[in-house]
Amino acid sequence: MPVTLPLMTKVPSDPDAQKLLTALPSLEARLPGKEHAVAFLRRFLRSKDLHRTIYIYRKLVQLTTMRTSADFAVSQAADVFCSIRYVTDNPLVQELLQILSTPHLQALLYCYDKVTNHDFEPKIDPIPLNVDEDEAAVKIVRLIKNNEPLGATIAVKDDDEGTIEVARVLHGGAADRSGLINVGDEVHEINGVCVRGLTPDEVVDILSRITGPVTLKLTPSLKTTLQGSRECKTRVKALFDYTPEDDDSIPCPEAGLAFTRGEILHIVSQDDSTWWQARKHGDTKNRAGIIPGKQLQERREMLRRLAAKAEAERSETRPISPCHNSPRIPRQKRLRKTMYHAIQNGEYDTEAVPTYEEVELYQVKPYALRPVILVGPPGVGRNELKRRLKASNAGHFEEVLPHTSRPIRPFEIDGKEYRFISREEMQADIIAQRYAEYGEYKGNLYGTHIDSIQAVINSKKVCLLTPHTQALKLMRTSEIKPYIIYIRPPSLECLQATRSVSLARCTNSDTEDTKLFTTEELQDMIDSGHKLEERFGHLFDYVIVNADLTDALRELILITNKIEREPQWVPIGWCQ
Ligand SMILES: Nc1ncnc2c1ncn2[C@@H]1O[C@H](COP(=O)(O)OP(=O)(O)OP(=O)(O)O)[C@@H](O)[C@H]1O
Repeated sequence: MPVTLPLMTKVPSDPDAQKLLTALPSLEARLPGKEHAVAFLRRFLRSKDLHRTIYIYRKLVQLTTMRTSADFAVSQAADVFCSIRYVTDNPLVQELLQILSTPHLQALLYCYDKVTNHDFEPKIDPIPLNVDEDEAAVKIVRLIKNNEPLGATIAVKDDDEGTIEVARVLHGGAADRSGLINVGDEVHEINGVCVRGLTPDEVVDILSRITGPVTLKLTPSLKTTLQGSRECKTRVKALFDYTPEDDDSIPCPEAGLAFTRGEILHIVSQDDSTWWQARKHGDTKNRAGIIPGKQLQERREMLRRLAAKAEAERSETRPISPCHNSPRIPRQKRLRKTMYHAIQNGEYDTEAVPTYEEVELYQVKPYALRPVILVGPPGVGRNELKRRLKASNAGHFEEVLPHTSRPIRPFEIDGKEYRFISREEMQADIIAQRYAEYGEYKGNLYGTHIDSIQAVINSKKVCLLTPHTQALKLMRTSEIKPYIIYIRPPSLECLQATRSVSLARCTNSDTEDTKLFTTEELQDMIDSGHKLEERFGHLFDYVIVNADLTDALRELILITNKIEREPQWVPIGWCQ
């Protein structure tokens, strides 16, 4: 219901409408026969409604265009309040009075006045115009600095004058967001202080002590830099752990990004090949951090390996090969359980240094489920977990039928326990790299054919594999797309406790009999696990510690369920 306030009892005639009225007789003389139209115009120009409308319009224009006084909104609200406070018989007026009295509305109007009058801290002085005429083109950049770092690193330029230049601008940082600071810009002054000849540490010190407005006098870089607008879209999986604080060569540890192996990083800049910029996947923080570039990391890791090798050669009293499982368990003894070892095939490229692996997001395909590979040191429980996982969902998981060149025995059926083929046929496919792993036992070849893995995938079942770790490299292809789970042994105390309760049998024996694990064998399992992780850890998608068997199985069921439902990061090229 409209409220009539006692504010507009008499509306003054509008002067412009009056002028039109006085001009009407001359118009009438020039338009013979249009008396009715002119009479209508006269009535219209005299009507109170027109004058009121023009009056309101003029007031509104005045309100929106007038320069506001310091407390314009606040005082206007106070005026309105005073004008209507005695109108007690109208509930709407009462409501308006109540609204105008609320602290929130008053605070809002107060803020409105402050903002429209530009009355806020810190005040930025106008940009000085007293720049030397012969000075190279400079840009004056004004930023308000809070506790957030500027998000740029600086370096001394390779000239004789000790010029400081911007070495990198961190993506998403304050400098980047301003869009005003670019790589290669020379820094001359910070808040009027000349920085030429200072060390980067001294400049950083000046900057870190400033809060509030920072004025930077810069010479713009001559290089066309698009850094602020370009963001490279590379996604990588980190294959090593990184802690910037432990890195002596990082240009600015505070700007570094710590990560652990397996984390997905979004590489946002590779402009500097030595130090990349990255963000962690899922990290909502704006600013990117510095990480070592691939080549730098490879060089450093190679140097570390050379140093380790030299150290090992010096202490030749303890010669342990990195892939040697245990000096106490002879290698042949293990043949009994696994039948063969994939040592010739899938040999790991010891020269490759794991740094970053480019990845892409793989969408689940229900018609081609990813095979699950369980790896770990001998005796850790891979086969036990595989058996239990299979039993947990009958018909959903399937193992691969191995091929062998062994002659078929009476009562054996081809395709039940093994696929029996000739030695020549098997050798030809081994040469053609169609075996994910193979080995020889008592003069016969045994192996896992890639076509057999493919057959399980095509049957829409989840293929379960427990290959030798050496075979991983050949199995980890876009053709098979395996999900690799490492089964890690728990602590020695936990192994002793859990394995003695279950009367766990050590199957690495050269006789048909199995026996209980000795403490020495359990310690070997842990040591062997460490070596596997050091050497192949970058290939693992997930790690399960097999302490309590029920817990480990529950975790295995959860993760195998998850990979059938949720997208996963896979090496680039696997999604085609
Ligand atoms: N979490 C556990 N707690 C107790 N016993 C376990 C656990 N996991 C496995 N075991 C037992 O340990 C023994 C070895 O397990 P399993 O045969 O599965 O090892 P593996 O990793 O397949 O190694 P290998 O290939 O040498 O046999 C088995 O007797 C198994 O029942």
